Parts: sequence; structure tokens; C-alpha cells
Amino acid sequence: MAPVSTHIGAEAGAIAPLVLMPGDPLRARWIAETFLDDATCYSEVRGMLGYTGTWQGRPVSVQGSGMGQPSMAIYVNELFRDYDVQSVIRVGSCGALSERLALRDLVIASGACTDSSMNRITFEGLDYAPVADFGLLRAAADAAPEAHVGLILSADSFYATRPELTTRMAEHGVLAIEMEASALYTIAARHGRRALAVCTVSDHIVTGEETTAAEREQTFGRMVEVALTAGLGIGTTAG
Ligand SMILES: O=P(O)(O)O[C@H]1O[C@H](CO)[C@@H](O)[C@H]1O
Ligand SMILES: O=c1cc[nH]c(=O)[nH]1
Repeated sequence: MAPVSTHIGAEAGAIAPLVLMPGDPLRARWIAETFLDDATCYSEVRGMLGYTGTWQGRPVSVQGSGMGQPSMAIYVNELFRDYDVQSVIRVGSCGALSERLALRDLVIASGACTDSSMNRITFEGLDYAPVADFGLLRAAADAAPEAHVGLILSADSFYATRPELTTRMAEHGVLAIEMEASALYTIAARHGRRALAVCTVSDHIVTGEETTAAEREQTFGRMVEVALTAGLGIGTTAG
């Protein structure tokens, strides 16, 4: 059988109803090798690795998204449209914007602000509020009582040209900054599917502390456990 989508080289039926989605394709490989049983690689297109295996006997896939909302949007659109995926949980890294957060803390994003023009174009000047699926959010918060639950900022630029605007977001309660959740939440809503972002603090914008690339790739296991527990706990095969 031939692949059914443009950017994911998987055959029909090769991707599970629940997909964990890190930005880093090598984190996808680490998650598959570390957490899943009988994982097989279904796509290597553009190096954006995807795997399907099982966790506690239930099928789960892991698909890299790349960095930024345009890249995430390509993969998540194809997962929902071409592979009938029901739930996507981003398992990402993020930068802490508040001193209440420490390196390696978990952040569960109830909603995602953004500086991206993607939704401005879609909604023609209206301010859409991209939010997590409530069932997934509640399940993840139950699975990780230590996590911070709240707003994050999905920025288009890793290297901010106007850091004062990030500070203003933090002054309005935004906990952390990353680059994909806003598009994920918006596209999931458009398709009537479930989405959540669970992130690990990889660097601290206030204190300047940071983790290494190898740590971001291979040591953020707690967010993976939380995502698997939440994603499989709520009946992911339902429409
Ligand atoms: O570690 P990932 O999941 O890629 O997430 C964060 O890391 C990248 C930037 O270094 C961006 O994709 C950002 O959202
Ligand atoms: O997008 C990101 C991810 C981690 N840390 C940041 O500062 N930004």
C-alpha cells in the first residue's frame, strides 16, 4: 500500500488514534524506543520520524512536528484528515516565564496565546482563544498534581525581537513560552478532535538556566508518562 498523505509516509491504518507529538523527531524516536512495545517506524519523510507501538497493550503513535506553527500545522492537519487521528498530545520543551517555575517542571497548557499571524488570517481580526480539550486537560492534571496548569505563549520566533511583549504576557499570567500549541489547539478544534500540550521547562527566561540538547531529547520522560496516562485514560477511539 502507498502512503496516503504528502508529508507522512504511512499507509492507511498505520497510525494510532492517539498520537504524542514532540517537536524534535529524535525525541520521537527516544519516546518510541523507551516507552512503547513493538514500536515500528512508519515514516522517515524529511527526517520527521513517526512510530507506532503499544503502551500497556494499547496502540499509540509518536510523530515529530518540527519547530514552529507552520510545521506543526502540516503534520497535524494530515494526522486528522488522512489518518483519522482522534487525539494529539504535544510533548514539548518550553521556556519558563515565571520564577514560580523551575527547570524541568511540567507545564500543562490550558490555553495558548500567540504572536502568530496564522489565526489572524483565519479569523480576519477576531481574537480566537485556542484552548485544550477539557477531558485531556483534566486527565493530565489528575495524572500530574505537581504540574503547573495555565496559559502558555506560542511564539513564531525563538529569538524574540521584542522581549518586552513576552514580559507583558508573563505579567498577565502566561507561564511559559514555546512554538506550537496555539496551532495545534486551533486545528484540533476545526477537525472536532482532541488536543493538549504538556511541556517540560527546558530553559528559564528569568534565571538564565538551561538544559542541554541531549537532555531535551532524552530525559523529559515525566511528560511522556503523563501524556500516555491522560491520552489513553479517556477512550481515544470515540469520535
Ligand atoms: O522541544 P520542542 O518540542 O521542539 O519545543 C520547543 O523547542 C523548539 C525550540 O527550541 C520549539 O519547537 C519549541 O516549541
Ligand atoms: O520555544 C521555546 C522553547 C524553549 N524555550 C524557549 O525560550 N522557547
